[in-house]
Amino acid sequence: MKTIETILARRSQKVIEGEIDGATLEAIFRCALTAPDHKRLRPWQFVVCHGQHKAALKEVLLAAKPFDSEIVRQAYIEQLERKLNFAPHIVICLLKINRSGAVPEIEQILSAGASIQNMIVAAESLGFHCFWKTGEWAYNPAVREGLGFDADTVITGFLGLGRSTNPANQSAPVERPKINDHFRSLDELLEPCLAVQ
Ligand SMILES: Cc1cc2nc3c(=O)[nH]c(=O)nc-3n(C[C@H](O)[C@H](O)[C@H](O)COP(=O)(O)O)c2cc1C
Repeated sequence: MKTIETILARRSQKVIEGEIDGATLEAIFRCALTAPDHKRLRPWQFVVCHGQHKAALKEVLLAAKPFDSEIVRQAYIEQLERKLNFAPHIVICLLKINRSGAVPEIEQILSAGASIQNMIVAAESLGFHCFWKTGEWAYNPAVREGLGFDADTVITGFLGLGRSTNPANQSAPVERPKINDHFRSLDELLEPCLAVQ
C-alpha cells in the first residue's frame, strides 16, 4: 500500500494477536530513529517486551500500585494479565528530557511523538497493527522508577504491535474530520483585518 493510503486507512486496534518476526520488528524500530529531532538530541529510548517479558512487566506494574486489600490486588492482577495481552510485542517508549536549554522541552516531546508515529506508519505499511497506550501505566512515576529510569525520563507510551489474525478484532474505518474544519488559507484568516483598513 502506498504511504498516503496507509496513513489514511490507519486505525488503532485494541486487540492484536499475532507476532512479527525479529528482522521486521528491527526495521520498524529503525524507523523510530529517523524522527525529526532538533539538534540531534536523540531524546528517545525504547524498552522492547515480547511474550517472555510480560511476567516481569506485570510485576513492575503491580509493584507500582498500592492496594487496600488482597482482594483488590488479586482483581488488579487479573486485569493486568488481560490488558498485557493487548499485543504480542509491547514497546515502552521513553523520552529522556535534555534540560541543557539547547532545545525547548516541547520540541523534544514532539520528536518523541514523531518517533512513535514513525513506528506506527512503518508497521501499518507492512500490514501490521498498533495500539498506543498511556494511562496509569505511563503516568504513574512508580512505573518509571520500577523500570530504572530517573525523574527526567517520561514514559510517552506503551506501543502494542503485531499481526491481526482475527477479523473480529479489526477496527472499522471511521469518518475523519473535514479538511476545511482544520485547515484555512492565510487569506481567509486575514480577510476581516484587511476589510477594516
Ligand atoms: C499519546 C496517546 C495516548 C493514547 N493513550 C491511549 C490509552 O491510554 N487508551 C486508549 O484506549 N487509547 C489511547 N490512545 C489511542 C486513542 O484512543 C486512539 O488513537 C483514538 O481512539 C483514535 O482512534 P484511531 O487511532 O483508530 O484513529 C492514545 C493515543 C495517543 C496519541
